[in-house]
Amino acid sequence: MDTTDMGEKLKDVLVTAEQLDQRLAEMAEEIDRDYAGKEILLVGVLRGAVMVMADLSRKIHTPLEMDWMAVSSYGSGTKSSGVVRILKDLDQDVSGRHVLIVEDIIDSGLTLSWLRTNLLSRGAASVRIATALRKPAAAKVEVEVAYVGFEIPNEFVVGYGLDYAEKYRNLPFVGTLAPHVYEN
Ligand SMILES: O=P(O)(O)OC[C@H]1O[C@H](OP(=O)(O)OP(=O)(O)O)[C@H](O)[C@@H]1O
Ligand SMILES: Nc1nc2[nH]cnc2c(=O)[nH]1
Ligand SMILES: [Mg+2]
Repeated sequence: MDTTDMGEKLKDVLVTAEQLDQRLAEMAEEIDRDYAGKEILLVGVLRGAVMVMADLSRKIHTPLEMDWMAVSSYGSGTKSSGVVRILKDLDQDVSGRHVLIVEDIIDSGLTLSWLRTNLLSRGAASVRIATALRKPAAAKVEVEVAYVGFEIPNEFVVGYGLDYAEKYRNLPFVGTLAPHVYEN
């Protein structure tokens, strides 16, 4: 799919599929170096992280297992409510595990700050974060993020797992929506 499939709904392409692929390969190399001799429990945050999880995990050579959590702090709007709800919990016990949380985006940081504390309180040996995208301008909470794909401006983005009202998650690139799509 390319931008023309989105017609006038898309404003700009911020990160291309090729850039994502290349940067995730670099992140995987760093992860392999940092976790040498350990086993990783990758925790994907549904639903946005599905694409990053699938692509990043295939580039990591360190032994790993995958689990998933679903949390929600946004509903169907474009602003974080600040209230994080667990919609689906992990299937695995994280105690003593080296957890690497995989995210598509860190915006306010509220979701990850909450999740990190939550997993540490369950006895994880370590909890680190890998995210494809980060919006630094929007940081309301200080969260330490070990692996960041791309720093992006403070605009609402879609694609590569990120939705607007559940659409556009399947775009292979990250783009911004035209304002008329969500300002009504
Ligand atoms: O840093 P924050 O401001 O907390 O925002 C980041 C979170 O928001 C989005 O998920 P969302 O809750 O929209 O659910 P989804 O992954 O199912 O789309 C995104 O996938 C991150 O998980
Ligand atoms: N789709 C989407 N979800 C988000 N959640 C937090 N920030 C964003 C964003 O820019 N786009
Ligand atoms: Mg999400």
